[in-house]
Amino acid sequence: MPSIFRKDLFQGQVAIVTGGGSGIGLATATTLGELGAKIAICGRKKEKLDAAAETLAKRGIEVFADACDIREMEQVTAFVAAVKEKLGTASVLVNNAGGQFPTTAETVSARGWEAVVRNNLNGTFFMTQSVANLHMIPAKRGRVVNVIANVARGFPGMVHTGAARAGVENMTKTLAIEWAQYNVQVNAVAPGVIRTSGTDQYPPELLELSRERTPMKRLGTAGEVAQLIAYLASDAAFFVTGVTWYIDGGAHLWGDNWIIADAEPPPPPAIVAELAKE
Ligand SMILES: CCC/C=C/C(=O)SCCNC(=O)CCNC(=O)[C@H](O)C(C)(C)COP(=O)([O-])OP(=O)([O-])OC[C@H]1O[C@@H](n2cnc3c(N)ncnc32)[C@H](O)[C@@H]1OP(=O)([O-])[O-]
Ligand SMILES: NC(=O)C1=CN([C@@H]2O[C@H](COP(=O)(O)OP(=O)(O)OC[C@H]3O[C@@H](n4cnc5c(N)ncnc54)[C@H](OP(=O)(O)O)[C@@H]3O)[C@@H](O)[C@H]2O)C=CC1
Repeated sequence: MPSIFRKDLFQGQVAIVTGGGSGIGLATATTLGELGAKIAICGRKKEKLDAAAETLAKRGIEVFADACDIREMEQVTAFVAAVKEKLGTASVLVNNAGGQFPTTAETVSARGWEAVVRNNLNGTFFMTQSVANLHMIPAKRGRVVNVIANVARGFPGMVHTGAARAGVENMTKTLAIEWAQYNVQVNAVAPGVIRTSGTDQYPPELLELSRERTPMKRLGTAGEVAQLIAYLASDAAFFVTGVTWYIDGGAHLWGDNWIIADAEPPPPPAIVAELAKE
């Protein structure tokens, strides 16, 4: 997707994109890199990262890629230090790594719940704290963009990720306030359903349902999300902090992503039926 931004917008800056090996993360890394930033990407799978790094390098982008599971604080600390050594001080962090699986609330196992909360909430905090302490706070300059999800009306069908992303949304507000003094702005982006390698793993009928239930009647693209992230990471957004930006074709206002059980609700208690007669 061609960028609407000036070619040298991020010249001389270093941007870290977690989960930059695929999907929205790779699109964001490409966008920021083509606008002049040096790019650091991480993910759990080294082969995927190597392929992404090759793609970025072919576009003339200076890139550092290394395996790092954001759930493991030691790996995060090592990655964040390596970025400083290889590329310099980072002024942009895009917390994009994450994911979950569809489940009902009553059947999710304790391990499944923990896996998703650790991935999306703990991992995002570990990375943010580490980058802020080593890069942004000492330099008194930073932009953090957290990729969450459309959790405005809860997240039926994925209770674990809904809770974790709501946690990140709240964290976004807290850090925006605490770190304003350091010139570190913190915002979140909430994509609706976006066509990526991630959603390709979901049943096609679920994606088609999401398309139908989106007011704009289409799925989004990773490139569109990347443009919004680039804006929030840029100086044009200097006075913007603590805000969640929806990019979802209106889906946070109307429609549902997943069909919930279509069972009859139980009858109301007698007192409610009595009151209804009055
Ligand atoms: C509308 C919005 C659309 C959003 C789209 C996107 O986000 S696109 C992006 C989409 N991209 C992604 O989501 C990719 C990123 N997602 C992932 O890497 C993983 O799904 C994970 C990090 C959430 C868990 O990984 P991990 O390595 O930590 O997991 P583990 O192997 O150690 O298992 C721990 C427990 O988790 C459970 N469990 C795990 N998987 C499934 C499943 N498929 N099915 C059922 N259950 C599953 C299982 O219960 C197990 O407990 P058990 O049975 O032992 O008691
Ligand atoms: N596509 C969509 O419709 C929506 C996506 N999102 C969110 O946007 C983000 C990007 O998703 P998308 O591009 O669609 O899907 P992808 O599955 O392509 O991207 C997820 C990326 O995160 C990385 N990742 C996952 N867990 C970890 C971890 N513990 N440590 C490091 N890296 C990790 C993955 O790499 P690896 O497997 O190598 O670790 C992968 O590159 C995710 O957080 C997703 O949940 C939110 C709403 C909607």
